[in-house]
Amino acid sequence: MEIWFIILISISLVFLIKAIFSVIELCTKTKITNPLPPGPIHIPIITAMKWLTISFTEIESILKTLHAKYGPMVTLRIGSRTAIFIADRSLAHQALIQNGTLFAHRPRSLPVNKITSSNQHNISSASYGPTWRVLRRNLAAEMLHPSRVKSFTQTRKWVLDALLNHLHSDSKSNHSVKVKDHFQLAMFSLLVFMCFGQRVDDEKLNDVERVQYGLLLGINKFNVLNFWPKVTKFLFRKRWHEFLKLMRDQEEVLVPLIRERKKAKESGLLNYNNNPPAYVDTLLDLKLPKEGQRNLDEGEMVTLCSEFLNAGTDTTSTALQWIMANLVKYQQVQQRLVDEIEKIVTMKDIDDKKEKEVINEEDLEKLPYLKAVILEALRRHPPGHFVLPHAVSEDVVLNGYLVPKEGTINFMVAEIGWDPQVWEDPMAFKPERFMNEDCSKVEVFDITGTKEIKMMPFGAGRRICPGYNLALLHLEYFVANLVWNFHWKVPKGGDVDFSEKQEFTIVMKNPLMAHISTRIHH
Ligand code: HEM
Repeated sequence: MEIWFIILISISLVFLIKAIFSVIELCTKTKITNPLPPGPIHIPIITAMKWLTISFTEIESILKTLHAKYGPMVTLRIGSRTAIFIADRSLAHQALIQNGTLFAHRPRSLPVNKITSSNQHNISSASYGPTWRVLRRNLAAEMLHPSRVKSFTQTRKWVLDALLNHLHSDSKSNHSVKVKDHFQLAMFSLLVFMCFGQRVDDEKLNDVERVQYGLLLGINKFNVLNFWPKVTKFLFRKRWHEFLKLMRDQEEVLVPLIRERKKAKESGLLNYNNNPPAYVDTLLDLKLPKEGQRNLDEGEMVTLCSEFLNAGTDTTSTALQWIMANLVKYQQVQQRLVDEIEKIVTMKDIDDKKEKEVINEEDLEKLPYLKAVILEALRRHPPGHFVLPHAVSEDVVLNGYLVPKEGTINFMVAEIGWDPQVWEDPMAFKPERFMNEDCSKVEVFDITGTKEIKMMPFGAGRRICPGYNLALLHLEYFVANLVWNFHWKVPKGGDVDFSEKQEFTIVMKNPLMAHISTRIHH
């Protein structure tokens, strides 16, 4: 009896000690006493509202001063949230690559974003977990896999021909051409085809562009509705109704396109021998593992199609405009690109005249200077100056400071790409910096920043842009053909203005106006 009593006591003691140790471990784990990164004084409501009502461009320029004063990590209280800003490439690497899983979360959506993202049911806003994984894997495997990307070659050729024709006819009637609208239309027709599997007529295309841009351009304006929604919905009710109308318009334009495709799929009319599957086809088949294997509802499909269109059009057409602006300004760069293309393009006979073929996608591999031009433009003019806000799964310490679970972490893409410690004369446009010494090939440059982050126009780590290869292909293909077909010059009496303005992306404040003439090849 005694011996059993001793055994029982010993076992209980072991459990008790274990329990005490785990409580101590939990306390030391969760109780982080490090301070938040420094920042300006916070006056409740007043400073929170101030940051909410100014644009990210303004915040960015204020942050430059704050970083000079406080160091590479700065805290601001924006609205009801603690927002940490990181302007240092090594800290970005430490967070996004070395501690990738911890920093791969997204913050809980604020009221406006909750509506636009169907309660975080899209890739960019879903928290790091099973729903995000299934949505991201679907996009990566079904639309962005190299074999699938290749199956849209004909679509790209058709979009390129239309773009060249539009530019040609515009340049006939105007001395200088505003290229922005042409680039946007081209990227929209390409992505709308990839999304809905059909060439929609111009009227429908304009409708899609209108509803998508309406919401994108409203991002700043509707931000204020995220703070104290019950009050701001009343104070800014005109804005609130405008937002709801834009959401309704979007549904009215996108839902019929989704339904059309669904009907065709159900009646077996889709023929994947001629055309590859569209993004919406893959969404119709998708099941959500954490939600009882249910299918996506229509609202969620609208959200995901809208994300696909926004992510793939505005970013790329903005980058295209910055690239062409640099080629207009720096004629020697444009000429060098043309010389490089001349060496690899084959001739064909048309009506006894020798004409050059268009540059096709296989040719792009043989154009290292073209790649350098594109990398340099993405470094110097990244379409997004911040990655999307990240969040951590638990309170963590970075660089001696607390990063709280309930806050957001923002990485400053432009600042990182302009770091004078890495890039000599960082604000100059010098594609050669990406070439080897004899300028015969691009130095191996890892845009994903896995080993070291030197620039991060597509982000880094688990949340890196899944479309970066597609974006690079689009940029290379269009830039090569645009300079091959036309000579791009500054219009008489004009100049290229590199001032920036924040829309959804950081665009040219004064859109590029170019004099375009047909290029004569000898
Ligand atoms: C020049 C063009 C592009 C640029 C500069 C760009 C840049 C970025 C950046 C900076 C992020 C945020 C990364 C982060 O939060 O850490 C992102 C995310 C994303 N991008 Fe892109 N992107 C481009 C084109 C595309 C294309 C063509 C697609 C697809 C069709 C795409 C789809 C996405 C998606 C779905 C996300 C969210 C990823 C996630 O949260 O897991 N992007 N992109």
